[in-house]
Amino acid sequence: MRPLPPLHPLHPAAAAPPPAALPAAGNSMKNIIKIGTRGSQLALWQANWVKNQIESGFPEIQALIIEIKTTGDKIVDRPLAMVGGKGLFVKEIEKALLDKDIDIAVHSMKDMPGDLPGGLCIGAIPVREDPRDVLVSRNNIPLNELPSGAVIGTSSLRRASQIKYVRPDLTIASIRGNLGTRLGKLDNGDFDAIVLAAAGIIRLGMKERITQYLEPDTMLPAVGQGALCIETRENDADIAPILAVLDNRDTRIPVVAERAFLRKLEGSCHIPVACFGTLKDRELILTGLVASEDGTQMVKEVSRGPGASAEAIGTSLATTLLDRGAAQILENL
Ligand SMILES: NCc1[nH]cc(CCC(=O)O)c1CC(=O)O
Repeated sequence: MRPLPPLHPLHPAAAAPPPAALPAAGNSMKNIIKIGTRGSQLALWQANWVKNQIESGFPEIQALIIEIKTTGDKIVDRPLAMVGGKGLFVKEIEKALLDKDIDIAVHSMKDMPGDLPGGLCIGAIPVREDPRDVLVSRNNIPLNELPSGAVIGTSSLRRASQIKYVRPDLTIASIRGNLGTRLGKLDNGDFDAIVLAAAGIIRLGMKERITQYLEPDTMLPAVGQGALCIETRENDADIAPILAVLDNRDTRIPVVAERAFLRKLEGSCHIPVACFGTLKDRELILTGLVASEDGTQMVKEVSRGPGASAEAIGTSLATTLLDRGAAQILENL
């Protein structure tokens, strides 16, 4: 900052007494970056992780966390698929980005719709946490040993249909609320087991609650599960170099493919969709799934190709699924 010229003696502020205390010397010269986030415990953990990454990479930058309440946080009594689904956790935060109230937003990638509003982009995709779903059950009973009729808490069509596919004898019941609320409802006896993303439980330090990791061959993860999304304004030259340090190529390539898959199928929301990619020796292996809600019909395909073609692989996998029965599942809704 350049020193300001002295005020003209007739300026109203010139007569004001000096401030009682100068700002702390360490911070007074720092550039500030404002990070927008939801206020849930997990969202704040994620935003603080990003803050620490930025501040350790750029000692001259101070990151401020700004909490924003979203529609998804206000509606806690109904499954989100009923009230508009994805996007409900991000809209207000995107408005703050466009209004320049914040500089970057940290989201769970899983909560991001396929298309972002004009003027915004994904600035970085940091390293992915465990992408799997997990079962947390009372008395630590794994999925294949739960008694017939046991009540499984999930509001995700994707999880419900895949559970029903392997255990049609179990009962699925809706559950909402943040991680702590859901675990509380399990402990109360409202459910015999619940299905959650490993990433959230691990990030909040509750790994020991996990009964069973559900492998992708029985429970294919949601698009972007376990990954974060750093959203920002397009063409913001001050922010781009900061975000470059957060980006992880081995996460970005699979997630780009998963999101291309999502965009191709998104018109058809409210049906169970899953897609998960991994990189092996620079080759992308992408698995996609579309199912009927009751889990009786399921179309699942695997596609492989160079990581550089991630977007095209995702789109063509979705087309393959539509050709091989997914379109029919959609028609029968
Ligand atoms: N559906 C809400 C949601 N969005 C992101 C996560 C955390 C896991 C992640 O980042 O993928 C969760 C909780 C869950 O699904 O258990």
